[in-house]
Amino acid sequence: MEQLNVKLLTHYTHKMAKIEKKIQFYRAYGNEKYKPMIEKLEKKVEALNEKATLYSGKIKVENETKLVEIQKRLETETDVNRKKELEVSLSIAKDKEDAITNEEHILSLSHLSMRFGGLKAVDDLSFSVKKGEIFGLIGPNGAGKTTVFNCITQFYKSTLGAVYYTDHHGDVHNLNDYPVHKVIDLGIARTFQNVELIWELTVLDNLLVGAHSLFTVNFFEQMLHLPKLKKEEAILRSKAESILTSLGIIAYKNVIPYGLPYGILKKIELARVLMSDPRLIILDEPAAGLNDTETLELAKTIQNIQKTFGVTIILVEHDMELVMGICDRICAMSFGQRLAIGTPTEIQSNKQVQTAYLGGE
Ligand SMILES: Nc1ncnc2c1ncn2[C@@H]1O[C@H](COP(=O)(O)OP(=O)(O)OP(=O)(O)O)[C@@H](O)[C@H]1O
Repeated sequence: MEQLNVKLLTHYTHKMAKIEKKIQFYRAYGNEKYKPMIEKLEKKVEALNEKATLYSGKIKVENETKLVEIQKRLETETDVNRKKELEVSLSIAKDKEDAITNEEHILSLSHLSMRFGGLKAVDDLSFSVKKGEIFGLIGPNGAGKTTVFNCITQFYKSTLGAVYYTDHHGDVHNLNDYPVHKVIDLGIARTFQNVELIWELTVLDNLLVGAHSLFTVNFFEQMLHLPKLKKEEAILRSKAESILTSLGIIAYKNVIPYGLPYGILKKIELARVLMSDPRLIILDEPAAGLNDTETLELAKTIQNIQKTFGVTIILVEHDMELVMGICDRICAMSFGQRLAIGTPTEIQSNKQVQTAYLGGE
């Protein structure tokens, strides 16, 4: 039953996301004649949201029942290993309840573990990220940071644990229930360690390609080059221009990115990410390959993105100055486990962190 309710919630959420994209386009058309269409679609979203809320509620009740059941089983369980397993299940269910009731959080990792054969790359990791904050994940090489990102975005399916994400309607999803290509529909976008642009296309076209999932026109409408396609292209073009302007790189709009300074390429990549209207952006080593001036500039850009677009940002970074300078909170990892979590000041003064990451300085 639990799986059925989860499936129905994911189904209605996906449908809502599609219609919401359509509404955005019709609004951007700025034409009065689309007003009734927008109203009709908004009513559809409302109806779908009611269904999503209904199934969210059922999932919540099921979780509460599960909590009571596990607690009862724990009272009578005598096997030590089984008891440990039950304690983890209880804690995962409690984290789910917390994700549902605590409106402050956008993402909660609960007992996340990822094994590669005998290697525990992520080992029983739990932490929560607050809406609107810049959250840093630090740790030495091989600590498991990128694996955490891959588990959040479902590039890897974790061996154990849950990744709870609260969408803009307030519904809580375990991202493990989503295939990798549907995670973006929930408003989660990421960048990788290397800049990945299409070098033959202009900066603007790179942004438009990145936005292909936003088109509401179907394959046949695209093939026939219907006016609707042209309209949507024009809307996306103007959106891309406004993002490039706010990141201070509009001058590069018609330039082929090949050969541009790395700092500019990083900004173009961030601009492309913003095209999908993310609520949560995951940045994997954004400062890698940048010089000091470019890193400083990147720090400003990340802060600007957080403020202007009202997004939550999680980043993995080795550049401690950048991390300490822009993060609201930081989680320090070691050998796949959580070592400490807190504000930059708390992390800097944490003895274990000093020893493990900052070389005792
Ligand atoms: N696909 C994989 N198959 C096998 N082992 C892997 C895989 N991905 C990561 N690992 C291993 O998991 C551990 C954690 O790797 P991960 O890349 O997550 O660390 P990291 O903290 O991001 O390191 P870095 O700072 O160097 O990027 C490493 O020992 C790595 O070799």
